Amino acid sequence: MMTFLQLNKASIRRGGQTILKNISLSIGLGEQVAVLGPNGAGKSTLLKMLSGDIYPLYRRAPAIRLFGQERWDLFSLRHKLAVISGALQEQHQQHPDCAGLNIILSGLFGSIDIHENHCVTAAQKKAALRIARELNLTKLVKKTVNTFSSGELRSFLIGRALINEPQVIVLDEPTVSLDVQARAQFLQNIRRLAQTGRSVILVTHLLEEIIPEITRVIILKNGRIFADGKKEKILTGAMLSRTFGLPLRVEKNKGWAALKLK
Ligand SMILES: Nc1ncnc2c1ncn2[C@@H]1O[C@H](COP(=O)(O)OP(=O)(O)OP(=O)(O)O)[C@@H](O)[C@H]1O
Repeated sequence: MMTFLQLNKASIRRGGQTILKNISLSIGLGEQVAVLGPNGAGKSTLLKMLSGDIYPLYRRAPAIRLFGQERWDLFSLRHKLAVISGALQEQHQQHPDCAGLNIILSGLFGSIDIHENHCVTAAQKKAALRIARELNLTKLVKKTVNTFSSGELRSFLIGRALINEPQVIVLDEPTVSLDVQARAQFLQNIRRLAQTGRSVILVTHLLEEIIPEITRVIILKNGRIFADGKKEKILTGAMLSRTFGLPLRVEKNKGWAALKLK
């Protein structure tokens, strides 16, 4: 299997603190992985490293390879790897007049909204409309950001990612603030992506977001890998009680899991 991410004793220091400590990890292309951990564990920092936004400390042997490469240019990386985060959603909320279809198309340019200098071809527009249809967004393509619910906007952000046909989609706590119905719809869309062979990497502290297609779970705690393995082995009451430091149990139902206080 080709690897998407290879970390070899990667460390990140910020503000005088070591936030990630000697992380070694390999994720194959096509693997579906959840990264779980308590607040402050280093999940967002790991995400920034695997999306190419921050580099680990220099070592003689490369500490990070993405798609087998030590160095990359962010623009071409964005076409292979899409990140959907709360920050991206907030950026869009500052552009209330941006139309749904333009959110999808803007992924081609790495911009927010489409501007005069962007040249969108008929084929690109057709592709964006097809993606909107697949995500059940056709009725909303002409509507603007200020009329969207959080769930609708987040689904458009998936569309924005898909226009580049990325091999890997990274999601950062994607269903926070979504209501039950919006969450179900969003997770359904993510499941469909996972079923088409793309890698879905989900960073979260909510077990309820872990779609059945995810087969591997990595637990981060205090900047280190606390556990890494098959989902069935990792998502147990004993393991998660040790992770979060209180007595917990896991309820499993048809491939989904929920965390409960004991
Ligand atoms: N730029 C920075 N400068 C200094 N410290 C930082 C910086 N970014 C993060 N940290 C610290 O690093 C630790 C890990 O932060 P990170 O945001 O990666 O955790 P997280 O697991 O994503 O947490 P959460 O679940 O709360 O989002 C925290 O203690 C945080 O305060």
